[in-house]
Amino acid sequence: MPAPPPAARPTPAPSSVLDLAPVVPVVVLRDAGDAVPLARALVAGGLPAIEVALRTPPATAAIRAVAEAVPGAVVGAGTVLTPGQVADSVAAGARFLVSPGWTDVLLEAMRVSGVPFLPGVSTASEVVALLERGVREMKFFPAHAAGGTAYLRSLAGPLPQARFCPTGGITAASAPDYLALPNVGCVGGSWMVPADAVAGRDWARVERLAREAAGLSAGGRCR
Ligand SMILES: O=C(O)C(=O)C[C@H](O)[C@H](O)COP(=O)(O)O
Repeated sequence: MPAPPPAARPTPAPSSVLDLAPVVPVVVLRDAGDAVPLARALVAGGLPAIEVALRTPPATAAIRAVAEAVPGAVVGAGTVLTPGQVADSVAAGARFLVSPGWTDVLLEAMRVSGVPFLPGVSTASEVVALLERGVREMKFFPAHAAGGTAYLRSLAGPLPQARFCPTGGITAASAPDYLALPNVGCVGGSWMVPADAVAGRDWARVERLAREAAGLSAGGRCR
């Protein structure tokens, strides 16, 4: 009798958001029913780490649906602003947390959540304040508006111990420039999940855009 297939193993818990995948799609969902087909399209295109922004009512249900039904995905919560959202997201199955900014209250909630997290910064002082609190990995938001690659390159001089996931205004054209920086671990963005493609449930287009995005980092990026 042939041996039974090995039991499906869950993807191991990530220890760092920045090392999950070079490109993290930021997803805004209006219908929780779109979450699973959308996540499947992103995973099929080569983008397993998916940030669901807590900006719309179905976000937490969407996180739960993806966590339960898409084993290849590592789903996280974005736009996390309160300790309550931290708790709800992790209970729903979020494997990482991302915030556009931070306070000490939010940081403490993220710290005790047991999952990796990226608090958001956009100035050198905010970076220094996080380093002072023992946090070295952060989101740089809003990346393009706050100074883009030139700003991040400037931070790398005095603050080389900080590593970033720039997000906000990044495109398929600009992502490789961010990914080439020594202090960038990954980039986030919504360009591979355009609102009209999600509204039209055009998952083939999402998969194609995801595949292009996944390929952006394939050319000799050292991490
Ligand atoms: O809601 C949040 O907390 C955010 O994270 C904002 C996101 O970073 C952007 O929505 C993604 O940026 P775009 O690629 O410019 O769409």
